[in-house]
Amino acid sequence: VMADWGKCLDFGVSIARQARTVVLDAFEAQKVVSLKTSPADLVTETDQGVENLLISAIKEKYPTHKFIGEESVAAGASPVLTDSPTWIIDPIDGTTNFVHRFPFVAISIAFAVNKQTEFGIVYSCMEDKLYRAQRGKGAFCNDIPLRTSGLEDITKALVVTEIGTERDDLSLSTLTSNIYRLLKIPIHGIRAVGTAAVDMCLVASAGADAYYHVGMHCWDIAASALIVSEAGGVVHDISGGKFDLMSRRVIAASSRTVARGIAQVVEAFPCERDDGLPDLLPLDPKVIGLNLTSRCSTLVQGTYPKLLW
Ligand SMILES: O=P(O)(O)O[C@H]1[C@H](O)[C@@H](O)[C@H](O)[C@H](O)[C@@H]1O
Ligand SMILES: [Mg+2]
Ligand SMILES: [Mg+2]
Repeated sequence: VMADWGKCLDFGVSIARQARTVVLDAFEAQKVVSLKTSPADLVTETDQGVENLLISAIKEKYPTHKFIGEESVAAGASPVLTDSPTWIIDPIDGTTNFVHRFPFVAISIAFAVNKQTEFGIVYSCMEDKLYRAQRGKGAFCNDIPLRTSGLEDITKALVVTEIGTERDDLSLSTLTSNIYRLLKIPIHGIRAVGTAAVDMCLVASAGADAYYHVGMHCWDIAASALIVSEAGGVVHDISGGKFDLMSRRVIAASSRTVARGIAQVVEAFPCERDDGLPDLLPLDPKVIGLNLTSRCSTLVQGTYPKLLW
């Protein structure tokens, strides 16, 4: 029988609401900003404070549960997802927005058991929009049911993506040529809100038709990937193959057709997986009809082959 994690979800919503008050209070205040992996990868005491608030509240109620938190990982914790009940937390998604007071800042909380996401919560703090989904039970924003646009025709798509924090030539040339190739399809437009979690919730709520990105982390999208799929959307790897939460690549779309259209024109740049495994090509056996016994472990330098189906 499927365990019902509904009470756990309710607890997650209650601590997300508490954390939002901390974010709102800090939003206007003076901030101490530190750098992480690049001059564009910022962190503040509020990121760390909100993560500590969430993790300590959860530990008190569920002492056996495990955590993957963005700022805990930045401080050295290992982001390996086991079968144990695990909370995957991004305390502030959109830290650069937070620092600049660009009013799109989200708290993202996902909960996985046996490596399967059971629920996801994304609280877009300044908008006061609390998105949530429980596996098999639909997706909601402030208790209103969510459905994606269902769009099939990519030439009518409004696509969201992120610029990310990479500033090296390979990442930036791949990222900008992806934008160029998408616009040439043509599509209606491209937007970047500055928080992957909110970008994907826009797909779930039909405000956009697809999101794609290479370089974000599992904590950015674990919650919103479930929210998109529970809203009737599809979530794939950037190649069009099977989505892998730890691979740092994703396409979330209104339909498989739109996802396929994006997979055909965008390329990935190599980036280290969240779980530290050697970079694996997402060779989805059903997609390419191969009987793969061992997952390939060599990182294909440069761009990944197109997996079209
Ligand atoms: O660091 P936070 O938690 O703000 O997450 C953002 C990443 O930093 C960006 O690279 C990425 O592009 C997305 O904007 C993501 O939301
Ligand atoms: Mg984030
Ligand atoms: Mg963050």
